[in-house]
Amino acid sequence: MATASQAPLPRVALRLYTPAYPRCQPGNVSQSDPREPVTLLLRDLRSKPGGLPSREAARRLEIYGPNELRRKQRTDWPRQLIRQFTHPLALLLWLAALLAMVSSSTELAVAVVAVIVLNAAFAFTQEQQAEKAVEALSAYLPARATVLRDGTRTAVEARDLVPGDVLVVEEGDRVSADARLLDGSVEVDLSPLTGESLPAYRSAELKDVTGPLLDARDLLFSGTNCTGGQALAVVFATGMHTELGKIAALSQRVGRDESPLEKQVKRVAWLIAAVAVGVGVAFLPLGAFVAGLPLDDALNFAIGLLVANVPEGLLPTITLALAVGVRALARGGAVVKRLSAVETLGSTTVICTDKTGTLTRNRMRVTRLWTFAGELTGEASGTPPEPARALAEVVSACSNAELDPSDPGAEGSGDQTEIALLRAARSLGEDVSPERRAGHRLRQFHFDATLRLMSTLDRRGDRTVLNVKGAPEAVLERATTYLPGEGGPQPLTDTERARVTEAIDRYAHQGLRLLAVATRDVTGDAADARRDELERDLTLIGVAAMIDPPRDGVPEAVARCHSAGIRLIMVTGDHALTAGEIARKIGLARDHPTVITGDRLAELSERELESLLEGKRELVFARTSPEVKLRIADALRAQGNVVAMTGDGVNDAPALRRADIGVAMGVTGTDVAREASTMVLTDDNFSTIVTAVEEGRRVYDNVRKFIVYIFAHATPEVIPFLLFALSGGRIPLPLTVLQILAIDLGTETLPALALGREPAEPGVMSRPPRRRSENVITHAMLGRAWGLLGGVSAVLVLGGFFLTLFAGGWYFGAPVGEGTALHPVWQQATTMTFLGIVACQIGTAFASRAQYASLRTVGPWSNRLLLWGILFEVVFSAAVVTLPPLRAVFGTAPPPAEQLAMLVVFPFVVWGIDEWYRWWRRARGWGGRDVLAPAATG
Ligand SMILES: Nc1ncnc2c1ncn2[C@@H]1O[C@H](COP(=O)(O)OP(=O)(O)OP(=O)(O)O)[C@@H](O)[C@H]1O
Repeated sequence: MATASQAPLPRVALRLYTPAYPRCQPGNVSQSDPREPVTLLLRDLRSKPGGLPSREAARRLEIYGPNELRRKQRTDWPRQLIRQFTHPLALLLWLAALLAMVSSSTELAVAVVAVIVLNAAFAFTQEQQAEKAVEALSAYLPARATVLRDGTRTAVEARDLVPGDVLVVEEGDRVSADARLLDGSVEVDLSPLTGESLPAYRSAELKDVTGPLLDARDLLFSGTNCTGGQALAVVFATGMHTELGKIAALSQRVGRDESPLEKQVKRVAWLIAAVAVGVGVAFLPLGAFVAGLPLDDALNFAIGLLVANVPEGLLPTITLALAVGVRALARGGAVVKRLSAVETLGSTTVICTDKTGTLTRNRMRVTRLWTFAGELTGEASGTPPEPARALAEVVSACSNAELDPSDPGAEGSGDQTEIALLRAARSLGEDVSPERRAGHRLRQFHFDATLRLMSTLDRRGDRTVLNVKGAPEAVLERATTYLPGEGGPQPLTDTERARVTEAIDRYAHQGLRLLAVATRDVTGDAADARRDELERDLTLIGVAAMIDPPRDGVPEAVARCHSAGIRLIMVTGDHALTAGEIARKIGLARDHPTVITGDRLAELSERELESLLEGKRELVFARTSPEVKLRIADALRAQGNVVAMTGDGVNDAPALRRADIGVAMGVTGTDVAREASTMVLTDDNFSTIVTAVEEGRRVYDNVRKFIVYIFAHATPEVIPFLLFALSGGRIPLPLTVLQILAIDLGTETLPALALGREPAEPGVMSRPPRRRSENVITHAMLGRAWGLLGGVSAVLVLGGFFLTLFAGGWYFGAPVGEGTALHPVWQQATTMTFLGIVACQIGTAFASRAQYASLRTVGPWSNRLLLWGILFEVVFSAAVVTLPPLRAVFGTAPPPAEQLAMLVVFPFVVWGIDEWYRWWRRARGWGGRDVLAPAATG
């Protein structure tokens, strides 16, 4: 059986469209039977092998609507909202409300229900926002398709496909509509539709008029991927009329899975909830028996403690922070498909990158043409010597790229290497028009990244010629003769081989990309001959050398990787010397790259490969086939690395899936690679990967920052209760339950959210990557939040409380209950505690903005949102203390002015001590590491 890659090229692709065109009538096109004879089908679809005129396509788009899967109207928001009221932590709070009711404290019960409602509303909005942010991503990655419109190949968005369009399907394309093959054959991966993992062969030659539609061997279906070959197919169904639409099995939605970070935080939230319940339950006997509180009151305080410490808002805030990170990444050119990718990016330890187009510009220009008659500078003009003319003829025939005949300066379409070669051929006077090429072509063998060859079988007068281009070694090893300056082919002796090899090495040393060109006269019937039977006994004509300089910004991005402790590995199909030179130019391996060729790699055992990859050495793998990437990804991951791997071809898909972060090229990459990847670069630029890693680190850092912030106030809230209980009630309660709730819900929330939007901390790319196993909450963080920030706050807050009490005439053990003389003083003192905690929160917020750096380098005012959050916090607490209705609810009374003035100092003390702590850590070289969690990387 013929394979797709050996199939003849569909010739109709290049036949020009003839205008006499029947207009489609609404309604009748989509009813055509895809299995009727092609001529009938085309007639029913009112189409032609040359495709539709663009005006007609636009008209049909109006009639049939966009080629999209309409997602079911989202009616699941009520369910999502209900979930906010019924998740386990919310249920815990419901239980607390119920207990409050039972203990006949309606006020508290109402307050707890308010907490639940507010939290649910908050979490719901955050999740909606997160979902929207992630959904908006699909706009960054419009699916594309190539069609024949007005007789020429045109790239369109897949949503613009209409019945009657003629699709050009090539290796790596995703099929975006249901279509009947007109010409050519392809291998398709039907697994997205049928689950069948083996590629299926589909050909215009194979007719199946019975059996299930999905099995028909001349039909292609939306949602499947072409893994080989090339074909033309006429679209007979789009959008919801496709088989995929009918099954509605796939949606284009970006995945929403629970990330490891979210899982970790969930676990921590549960742990803290358990502690909160424990503290609450422990308080009951302490309050009732040790402090002598009435049981109802003790129960109320226990409930207050529980409600205050259950971190119910933590998870949605983290989800939102990740989603906002995803949106920021997309704007920067890196579209990720999973929220979890953001945190994985942050811990990337190795980036394995392609060269062409990622590190280099992929804007190639032929600078040298070497033949046995001498050397020409690229795009030279005038009458060329015979071998150069022959070279131009071969590269013109053996190509699928197109130049714009009307505009010599235009970019051209197709593979950049081929565009560069066509330009060079055109400047030598060669006719490079696709029509001429199509008129001569008999067969095509696609560029094979493993063979590193492409060839076409063409008619030249009454001769049949195989035109070959490919990597010099691949061509040279198949060549037996060469074309001298004059006359016919001569045997390729060692002397001639040495001549050409010397030229190749010289060019490669200059970082030039090289292709050798050869031909062969084929006699006899070549229609069914195998590729390897044809690609031998070649006549070597010469070598084309082209320049593809590094992209702007790449050397800087490489330097950033170095300072961030991220190792780089170049994996390229290019020549070892070329790759080595480009590596040197961009500063990889600090200008001394170790280059390993694919042949050498093939000889290495797994053990040897692992020892090669051990350590931090930066490497260049040259002349590799895509399969090698999988081996490298596996070996690196086995060593505990977090691997980002780039790729663009169909064969790269397994490695992209295996890597922690598969990175596909959005511009030059195939749909298959884009689908297999976790992240798609909309600009194909290596620097964007590094920026994405930085963004990943920033988001992860921010999650840690707000965790520190919201954990810190637990100490000044809990210690007063302990004092009260341990003193047997002789020290009055420094804070009421409702005041605690005012802090947790009123003052804390907005600044916490704002910390999720913190810009990257200076030095975020100067520290080594986080360990894969490192927990989001480390001991050092807890020490800082509960011990340092919380401890200092507790001391200050209690200081304020006692000062107000003593100033008002209180003495140890003096009663402060309602009706006593000291009751107003106690109210002032609890208000002092409340305001003291708020003041300390302000200091904590500024301190939490940096994990390692000083606030000065972060920029004290650089997070506007935080400033607004703090303003809200201040206004809200002022209202609680001054507005009579709120005073009545929260039991507050404004303390005297001189005591209030003291509060101004609190934020500075809290922030100042933390600032000193960070300085102390930096001074000890712990700038990028948690003190208690030193990581070993690489
Ligand atoms: N269209 C083509 N036709 C024939 N030979 C080609 C073509 N494109 C590339 N080659 C040859 O094959 C070699 C390997 O190309 P391949 O596309 O596998 O890797 P690359 O583009 O050089 O690098 P990278 O893997 O970094 O993208 C090239 O150096 C070139 O000699």
